[in-house]
Amino acid sequence: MSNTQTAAEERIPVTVLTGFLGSGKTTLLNKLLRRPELSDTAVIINEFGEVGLDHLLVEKSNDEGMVTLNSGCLCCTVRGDLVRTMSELFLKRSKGEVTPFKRMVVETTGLADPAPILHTLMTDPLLASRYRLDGVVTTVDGINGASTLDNHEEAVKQAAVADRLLLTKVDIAEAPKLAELKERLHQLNPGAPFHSISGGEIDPNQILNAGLYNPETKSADVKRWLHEEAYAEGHEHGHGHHHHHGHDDHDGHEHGHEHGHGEQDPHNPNRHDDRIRSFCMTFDEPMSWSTVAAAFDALVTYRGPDLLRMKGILNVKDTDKPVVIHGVQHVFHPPATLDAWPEGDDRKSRVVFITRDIAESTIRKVFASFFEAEKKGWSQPEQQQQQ
Ligand SMILES: Nc1nc2c(ncn2[C@@H]2O[C@H](COP(=O)(O)OP(=O)(O)OP(=O)(O)O)[C@@H](O)[C@H]2O)c(=O)[nH]1
Repeated sequence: MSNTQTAAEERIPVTVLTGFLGSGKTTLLNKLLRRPELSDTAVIINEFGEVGLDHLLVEKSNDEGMVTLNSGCLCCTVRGDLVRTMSELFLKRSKGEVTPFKRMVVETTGLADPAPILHTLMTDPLLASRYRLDGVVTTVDGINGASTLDNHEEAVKQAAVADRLLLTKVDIAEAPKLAELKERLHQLNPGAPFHSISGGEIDPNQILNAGLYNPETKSADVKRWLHEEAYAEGHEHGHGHHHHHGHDDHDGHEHGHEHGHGEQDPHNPNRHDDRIRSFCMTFDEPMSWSTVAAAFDALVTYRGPDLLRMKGILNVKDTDKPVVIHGVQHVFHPPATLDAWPEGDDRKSRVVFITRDIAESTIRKVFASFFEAEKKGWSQPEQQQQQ
């Protein structure tokens, strides 16, 4: 395990910008790149369907640190290219051949499932030592967003795994439709701060520095990262319907929950987003690391593809230091130990889950069976379940 706090300072934060075709990613990026906060930013853009060069295009006169990947869909075919490009850019930076960029934005094609990109960033040893995932920013089209969510599961996943959600084109969309879409996005991902934007205009500080590491305080900021108060505990559908919580809606509105997450919309019984669950699970007692690891292993083995995102802080037995976990499907970031618990923290373990077709109760049962097995001195949890 490594210490994220010191290592994080030296690694370059990477923002993954995703969102369905035409939802406003490029418009946003163009505006952002004019802002001083992003003056030292390298950008990697994947253009799906472009007639590519024979090989990955890395522009020689690349003062801006801007690279376009032309080799197809970023999510599957160019993961190798992404690793190579990011490594090459880092090398050029070290040699002084490009602006010494301090930040990176990777814009995905609109059709991409962002998960494989996150996997690459989290696990490739070369990248993980040089870069860190700062956050996933997802644009959702204020005009076409609802039908896109209906018809494209990737679009739902893009919104579900976001750390920041941006509803675009609010200048031309109708207010009632926007309100509906906003509520739908909130159901899908209550933990992600939400902003309505037009023409790509937003204060960069609202979308940058979304990761665990807070560069201002130069320390891990668990509360901001987990945003756990957005999820109410103990409800099958993740966020409590009677529990009034302030979704981080910077338009200044609070959301009321008309109907529960997971309930079928009578007009549209097959909505992809009805499959998504988001909830925060809390564990009061310190946990043994081997038990937690085994429980996550079991979850990943049986339901890996449906564990869209997991973020958490654990109180592990025999240590005073909290352990941070972060997973996307079957891939976990190497667990990191923080130097200390945040001041005033109740030191309960808590994990935010965003899942597809997995109820909170199922995950609770898996953990319970492993805790039970630990208590009984580790006979096989599977056998106990069968009894
Ligand atoms: N009126 C209005 N138009 C917008 C806004 N944001 C984007 N657009 C327009 O919507 C179209 C698509 O925007 P892009 O920024 O190219 O979207 P994208 O997500 O990069 O699109 P792809 O690269 O195809 O995935 C363009 O014609 C933009 O000018 C907005 O806030 N308001």
